[in-house]
Amino acid sequence: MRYISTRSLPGAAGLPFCDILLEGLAPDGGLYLPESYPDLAGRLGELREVWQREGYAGLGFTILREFIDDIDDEDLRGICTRAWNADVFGTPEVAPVTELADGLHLAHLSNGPTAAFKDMAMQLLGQLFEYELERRGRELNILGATSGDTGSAAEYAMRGRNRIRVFMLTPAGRMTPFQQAQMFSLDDPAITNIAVEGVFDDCQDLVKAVSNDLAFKQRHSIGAVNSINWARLVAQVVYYVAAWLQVTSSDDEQVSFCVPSGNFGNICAGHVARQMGLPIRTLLLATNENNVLDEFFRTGVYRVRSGAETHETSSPSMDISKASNFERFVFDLLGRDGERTAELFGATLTAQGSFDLSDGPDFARVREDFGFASGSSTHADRVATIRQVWQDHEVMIDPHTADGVHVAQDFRAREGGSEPMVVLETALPVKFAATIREALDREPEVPAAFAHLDDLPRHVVDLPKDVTALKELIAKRLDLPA
Ligand SMILES: Cc1ncc(COP(=O)(O)O)c(C=O)c1O
Ligand SMILES: N[C@@H](CCOP(=O)(O)O)C(=O)O
Repeated sequence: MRYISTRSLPGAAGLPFCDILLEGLAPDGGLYLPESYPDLAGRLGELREVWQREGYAGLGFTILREFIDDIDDEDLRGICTRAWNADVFGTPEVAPVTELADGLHLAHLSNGPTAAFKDMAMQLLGQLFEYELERRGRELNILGATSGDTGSAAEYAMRGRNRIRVFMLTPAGRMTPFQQAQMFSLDDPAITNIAVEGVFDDCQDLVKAVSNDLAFKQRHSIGAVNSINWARLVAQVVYYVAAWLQVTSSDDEQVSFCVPSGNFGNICAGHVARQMGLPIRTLLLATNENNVLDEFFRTGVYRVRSGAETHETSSPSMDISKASNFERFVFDLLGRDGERTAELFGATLTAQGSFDLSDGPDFARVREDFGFASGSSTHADRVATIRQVWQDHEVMIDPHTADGVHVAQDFRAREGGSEPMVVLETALPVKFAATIREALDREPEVPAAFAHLDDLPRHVVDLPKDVTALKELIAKRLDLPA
């Protein structure tokens, strides 16, 4: 399998998986995707047998080997087994699915080391990076941006690994006290937490600006752990298949997924799974008040928002107004036209801050051919949903998962549909205690591993929203010239 950029010209030569793993963002500013999607449609029975016989890691290996042909099978199987097991994720299923009521299910993706779905992919990335860096005798300095969960998942997955350092940008003051404590309490010379004056999108813009300086990137061995890195997405494809297998008993059964969305990484993995032939009926995207993506799926207009227009909400990890991975979907939607994608996400967005696909034939295909629908929630919706799910089912969900449950219930009430609807749980309530208190008048359970976080000293550096200052900081820490 070879990989091309969403901004590449026809006939561009593809790169192997391990090259793009270390590269992160493509040199032309685009995002990598496989030249074509492998076809799983005729192999669902085989996947069901693998799931029953070998569990999550075996299923993961079977899917990943379709995308990765530059790691040999035995090594790749070992990587999957070390990443996805009951010791790391707490249950033999790794990502179990439970039914809330009447065909509405929750996929539990947050039982990993940092209590968010990011662990599902990040644990694999830690293994892949270490393997490939060892093989090449190289080092990698990961530069990432987080709105609260990617950062800690990356740091917990990378710490203690040879040849890897992490520089993680956070939007100053915008993460919950728990999210801050979880990241900033890490005391490790290989980890630098950086609080940027701005919102998540500013942090992500800085990451892209540094990555687009190809000389700096090469000189400082800069890599990526955000979902701009294809490896994050391919890892997430696995739990769509695992969830589908858990709620179906035959290969022709369709399932819909509702996905709380911000940077469009999680649902983009669902799109890839659907393109591979997994019987997904609807991919239902849920946003909070930062509803850029919901607006696109309702109207065909993609209009990014400034930091000042980005609301600070009670599902803060989704306070994102420029969704990186959306470019991957648009590339597919436009028939993989790299030139047009480059123009839309380059010149057009820079000049106008928006683009409009509502007029052409492409937008109609969003629902009909690609299965997308969307909705959004308000703070009041999330609080009411957390309360309702607790009262009706004695299940405590976090505000992001509540975004998903709210949108899923609303969609089912409006459109019906007899297929199971799986809402992807994206974090545990412990990360968002204030909203849980407001909804339920009680504290979320604090897993033992996090009991003393608050008492630990914090390690974080303040930085203005300035790419030169960031490059200087990285160079200084690495003891290299900027
Ligand atoms: C808890 C939580 N829910 C949902 C999301 C949205 O996921 P994505 O950015 O992949 O769309 C994120 C991060 O973005 C998150 O941390
Ligand atoms: N919600 C994320 C931000 C998006 O990050 P990505 O790594 O999934 O692109 C976070 O919690 O940091």
